[in-house]
Order: sequence, then C-alpha cells, then structure tokens
Amino acid sequence: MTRIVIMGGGPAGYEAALVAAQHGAEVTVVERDGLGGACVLYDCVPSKTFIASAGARVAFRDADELGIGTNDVDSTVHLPVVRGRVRGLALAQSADIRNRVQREGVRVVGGTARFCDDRTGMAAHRIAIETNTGETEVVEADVVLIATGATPRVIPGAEPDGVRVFDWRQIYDLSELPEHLVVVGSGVTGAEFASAFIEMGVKVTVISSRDRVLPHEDADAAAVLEDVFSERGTTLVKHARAEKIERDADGVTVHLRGGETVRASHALMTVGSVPNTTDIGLDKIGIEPGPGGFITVDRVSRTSVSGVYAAGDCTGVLMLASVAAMQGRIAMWHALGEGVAPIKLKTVAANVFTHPEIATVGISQQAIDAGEVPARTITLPLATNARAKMSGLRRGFVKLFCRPATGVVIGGVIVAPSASELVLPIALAVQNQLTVDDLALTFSVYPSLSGSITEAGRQLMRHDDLD
Ligand SMILES: Cc1cc2nc3c(=O)[nH]c(=O)nc-3n(C[C@H](O)[C@H](O)[C@H](O)COP(=O)(O)OP(=O)(O)OC[C@H]3O[C@@H](n4cnc5c(N)ncnc54)[C@H](O)[C@@H]3O)c2cc1C
Ligand SMILES: NC(=O)c1ccc[n+]([C@@H]2O[C@H](COP(=O)([O-])OP(=O)(O)OC[C@H]3O[C@@H](n4cnc5c(N)ncnc54)[C@H](O)[C@@H]3O)[C@@H](O)[C@H]2O)c1
Repeated sequence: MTRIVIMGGGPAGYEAALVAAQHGAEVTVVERDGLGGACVLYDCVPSKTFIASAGARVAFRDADELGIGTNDVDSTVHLPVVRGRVRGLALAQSADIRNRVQREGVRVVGGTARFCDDRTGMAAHRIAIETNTGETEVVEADVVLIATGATPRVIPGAEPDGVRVFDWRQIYDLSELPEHLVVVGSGVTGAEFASAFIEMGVKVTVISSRDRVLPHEDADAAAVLEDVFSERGTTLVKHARAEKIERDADGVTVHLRGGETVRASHALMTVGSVPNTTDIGLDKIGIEPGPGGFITVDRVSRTSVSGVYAAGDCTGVLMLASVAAMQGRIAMWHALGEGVAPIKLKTVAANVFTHPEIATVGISQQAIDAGEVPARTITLPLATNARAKMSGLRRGFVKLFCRPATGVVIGGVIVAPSASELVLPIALAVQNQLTVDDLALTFSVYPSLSGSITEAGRQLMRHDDLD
C-alpha cells in the first residue's frame, strides 16, 4: 500500500487526501490549525461570509429605488453578530471537512510537519511531526504532498497589531466599524475588503501601488469598480506605496514613499502573501525554493524531487482555492498511476467578490490587446438588458471573446452583482470549446441577465457571417 503524507490540510491538502484514500492509499494529513486550512478558517470562507453581510445592507439601501421605503428603518451593522457568523461558519465548515476526510479512512494529525531525511536522494522520505499536544512523531512516506499554503505579507514598519493596524485575518476582531479605514494594497483582497467596508457605510481610502484598483484584472471591470468606489466617497491614492504606519490614541498615519501621508482611524494591510516554505526542511530533501520562496512544480504538481509533489498557494500557481484543489487531486492521480491530464490554467474561472462582482474565465482582454491571442470580442453593457433595468442595475457588462475564424469561445468577463453565478455558461463553453453559435442557439430565460450571454454569442455570430 502506498504511504502518503500530506503537509497542510487546506483545499490542496484535503482534496488530495480524498482522492488518495479513494484509490486505496494509506494517507496521513498533518495540519497545524484545522482542516480546510487558511482558506476555510481565515481567508476565503470568512471573507465571503463577511461580504454576504455587506451585500444584505446593499439590498436594503437599493430597495428605495424599487419603491420599497426604508428611510424610516435603520440599517445598522451589528458587527459582533457578523463576527459570530464569520467565525461560526468557518469552524462548522472545517468540522464538516474533517468528518468527511476521516470517514474516508484518512489519518488526521494536528501538528506541524517538516522533512527530516538523513540525506538527499532517498526513495522514501521521513517527516517529523511536532504534534499540537507536544509530542514528536516521525513517519515514513513513499509519496509526500507539500500543501502548506501562504501567510499575509508583513511590511517592516507597518506590522499589524490587531488594534489599529490589521491584516485580513484579524479584521473580524473589530468590535465596531472603523470611522475611516485605509486599505493598503488594491489587489483582489484589498478590493474585496474595501468594497465590503464601503457598503457597510465606512469611509474608506485605498492605497494602490499602480494606476488603478485590481491591476491584474480586466481594466474595464476595474473602471466600473472605481466608479462605484468614487460614488460612495472613497478616495483612491494611485501610484503610492506605504512604507511605514505610525499609530496613536486616535488613529494611524500611513507614510507613503515620496513623503505624503494618509491619516485614518484604522489600517487594513492587504499587500499579498508569502508561501509557508521556510520551516519545512526543504533542504533535507534537496528542494531549493524558487523566486519569492514558492516551490516550482510542473503541470502534474511534481517538484524536482522524485516522490515529492506540491500544490496550492505554496507553489504560487494562480492562488485560488479551486486551482489548489485541482493541483492536489492531479498530484495524487499521478502518484498513484492513474491517467491524468495536466492542469489547464486557461480554463480557470475566478471571481472578485466586490459590489458589483467581477467574474473572468479564459483568455484576458489584456492578452488580446497585446496581440498575444487573435480574437473577436464583444462587450454588452447590462444597461441594455431588460432584467437589469427591472432590478435597477445600471452598471456592469458581459464580454465575450472568440477565435476569429472558428468562433470557438476562448474567454469572457462578467461584471454584475451575481457574476460568480453567471460566468458558468462561458466557463463551460471555454472548457468544451463550444462556439458562439452554440451559445447563440441556446435558449436563455426571458428576461434574465444570462440573456446577455446568449445575445453576445449572437452578435459575434453575426460578425462571422461577414467574414
Ligand atoms: C482574503 C482572501 C480571500 C480569498 N477568497 C478566495 C475565493 O473567494 N475563492 C478562491 O478560489 N480563492 C480565494 N482565496 C485564495 C485561497 O484562499 C487560497 O488559494 C487557498 O487557501 C489555497 O489553499 P492551500 O491548500 O494551498 O493553502 P491553505 O488554505 O493556506 O492551507 C494550508 C494549511 O497548511 C497549514 N500548514 C502550513 N505549514 C504547515 C506545516 N509545516 N505542517 C502542518 N500544517 C501546515 C496551514 O496552517 C494551513 O492551514 C482567497 C485568499 C484570501 C487571502
Ligand atoms: N475572490 C478570490 O478568488 C480571491 C480573493 C482574495 C485573494 N485571492 C487570490 O489571492 C492572491 C493574492 O491576492 P492579494 O490581493 O492578497 O495579493 P496581491 O499580491 O495580488 O495584491 C497585493 C497588492 O498590494 C500591493 N502592495 C504591496 N506592497 C504595497 C505597499 N507597501 N503599499 C501599497 N501597495 C502595496 C501590490 O503591488 C499588489 O498590487 C491572488 O492570486 C488572488 O487571486 C482570490
């Protein structure tokens, strides 16, 4: 029986464990916090639960326009209740995952794992576990999966203290909403938290190191979000890098490179993550981490050392829960001799949970504009969609990209309140190489926002006829 040890129980680790157990391996997962990992306990699940509360407040605010008077009712945010939901849901989800994994016969050890091979080049590997109860155990494995995830990056001089300066894992500890929150960093994490606090009625300033929010996302989508931010009175400080944060009894002063300062009551640091790869004994097996400390893997999750795989955020390959889980599964299928297709990143669907949401799949507009991928494109503003009008939606759009000659769908972007749900038909089309004709001939419900997707297909099909 193949002995498999998995270091870390996040989406990469626990999904791998389920696959390995299904295929009859003897599986041990070592996790120092709780199953589900940082994804479930601190990052993805808590942030989306928090955002759900902000969304409820938005619905309340927007009701006025639809003829439902709410002026005389106060929509106060009860932060302790929100925090209770955030924590409770994360713990419940973690417990569900633990039960599921244990039901499949996986051994779960609470503790911290590191390699302790006597020398490099061994066929089997030794892993020392410092258990959470203070004992040390050494286990041998034929196959090891490193799935140790990542941790919030800390800027020296701007260390979070959990009182005035927070990272995204501590922010739920606030007992009341900040008077003025400065969000440092405008990547996906920064944009999501800025949006949630803005929608909860907090004054927000966003510090962006680039010329816009969401520098890695679709530029038109980012422009919509900036519009919403500005409408809600948010200040966006562009081309700015925070170097130091001073705190006093009343608040924080963020010092930017170049000498300017931003004053606020609290600061939230969203300046990226660093991989958890420094203390796991990589030198004992001969793995040299790549740039930024990430572990280099190929498309079936192999590292440079035989029998050792890596998956998830510690590899720096698209830092998404869905990608982590797929990398973990692929590693196990490969290790256990199953037929496996290498991971295809061009078909990954992702969503930024701002208000409105931004969902993307496949080739980006940026790659098309740069001439890297030939494509025909269409953008349909939601303002022209009947259902959007009925719901009072004025912002947002559907974009569709297809191959010039064949009309095969290669990507798309949706900006809408429920973009994460709407993007699936485009993801299905990209994954299965469907054409704009396939979309165009599909019945969508009338009236519906998804009608804009089939309409986008029709508009690109019409262009086809002119070729
Ligand atoms: C604020 C935020 C929101 C996000 N929202 C989304 C989202 O909506 N959708 C999405 O797809 N992705 C989202 N992500 C990204 C997603 O959370 C990560 O891609 C995902 O957590 C990666 O999973 P993982 O298994 O690699 O690592 P993790 O989830 O980080 O799990 C790794 C686990 O390993 C443990 N560990 C580390 N070292 C050791 C060791 N030596 N021994 C034992 N255990 C160890 C860690 O404590 C941790 O519990 C979000 C990220 C952030 C920061
Ligand atoms: N909804 C989701 O799926 C979701 C949500 C959150 C995060 N994630 C994923 O997690 C990964 C990390 O995202 P992230 O936003 O946490 O990190 P990031 O690294 O993408 O963004 C951090 C931003 O902070 C900026 N920055 C760094 N130092 C700064 C400074 N001193 N002052 C001002 N700005 C500074 C960086 O230039 C960068 O733009 C991404 O791959 C993202 O897709 C996904």
